[in-house]
Amino acid sequence: MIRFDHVTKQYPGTNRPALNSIDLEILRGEFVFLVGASGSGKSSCLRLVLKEEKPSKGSIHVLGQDLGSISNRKVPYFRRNLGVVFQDFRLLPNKTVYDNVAFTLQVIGKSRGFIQEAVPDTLKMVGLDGKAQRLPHELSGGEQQRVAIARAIVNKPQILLADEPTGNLDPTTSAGIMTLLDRINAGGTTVLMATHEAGIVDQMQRRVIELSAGQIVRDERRGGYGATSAVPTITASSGPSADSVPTSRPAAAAPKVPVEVMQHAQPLYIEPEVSDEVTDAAAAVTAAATQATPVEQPPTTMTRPVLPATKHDMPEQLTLAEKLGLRAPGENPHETGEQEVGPTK
Ligand SMILES: Nc1ncnc2c1ncn2[C@@H]1O[C@H](COP(=O)(O)OP(=O)(O)OP(=O)(O)O)[C@@H](O)[C@H]1O
Repeated sequence: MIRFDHVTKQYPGTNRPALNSIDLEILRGEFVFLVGASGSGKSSCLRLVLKEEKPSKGSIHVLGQDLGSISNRKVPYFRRNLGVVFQDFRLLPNKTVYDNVAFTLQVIGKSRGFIQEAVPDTLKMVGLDGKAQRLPHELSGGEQQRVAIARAIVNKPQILLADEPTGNLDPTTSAGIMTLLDRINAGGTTVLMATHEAGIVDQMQRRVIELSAGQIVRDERRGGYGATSAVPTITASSGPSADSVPTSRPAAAAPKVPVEVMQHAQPLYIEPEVSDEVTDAAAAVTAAATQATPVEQPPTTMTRPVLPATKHDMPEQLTLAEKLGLRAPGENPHETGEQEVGPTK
């Protein structure tokens, strides 16, 4: 489903690769945590899967496609199979909850009838029934993240990428968000999540891939967080003496979600009830949105040859549709009212 073969990523102006000859295979239906100190390469890994960045060396296959052979024009079509959730939510601040979720479907040309069914159903699934007409600033952080998750799954992606999705949330809300991601995964969606949250990783006991200085140092089928929060920050610094220069990046965030909070996490999603037509419908949407598929077994061995590197090439200013990969950079927006986006708050 996701395969890295000898992937090296070195950003321009740096003297050390952010990812150094990574070999990795993630199978359909897996839930994988990417852990490691700040700067170890987690976000780079996710950006490569999204084809937001190109590897300097090596090849990446996602959903059976060699990303190197997908033209820029076809990237938006490729990304329609992927949902993405970020730490800072990235909602459109002047659009309602409904419109934020509908936006994804509008951009890819879904019919109004389809949107009118899919959006309320997905909002119900993430527990935001009744808040469709709110603006993002009228929601709590956890609710905003649920809107972002609804937006990510409304198009039924096969893969959900999450980059520190609980990073801006309190422990209880974080635990609730994890119950939602867990439920989405249980429906068959492959989830790849970068996190610094030891409590979450320790409690969920899923596959854990640990990065250190751009290399995989641990790949456990059912792992805990390990000692990564104690590992010093890694920087792909520039300049000849960069290795000895102190980093300006912050150290890895202190984990804040205790295992007890995870154990008492309240589900945020709608559980189906036999006699309730509304929740039955929600469950159907959940199943459809997450496309149940059998879970394959992950591989047990890896090899890591060393390769050098080149450049990265994405434009700095992108519209939301472009950032979500729904439209090629520079392609004409239609009537969906695109705008530049940053953190929601
Ligand atoms: N666009 C870029 N240009 C130059 N260097 C970059 C760029 N993006 C990331 N890096 C460097 O690549 C390395 C890996 O960064 P990355 O963001 O992948 O780490 P991370 O593990 O996600 O960190 P964090 O936990 O802080 O989010 C870091 O040293 C970072 O400074």
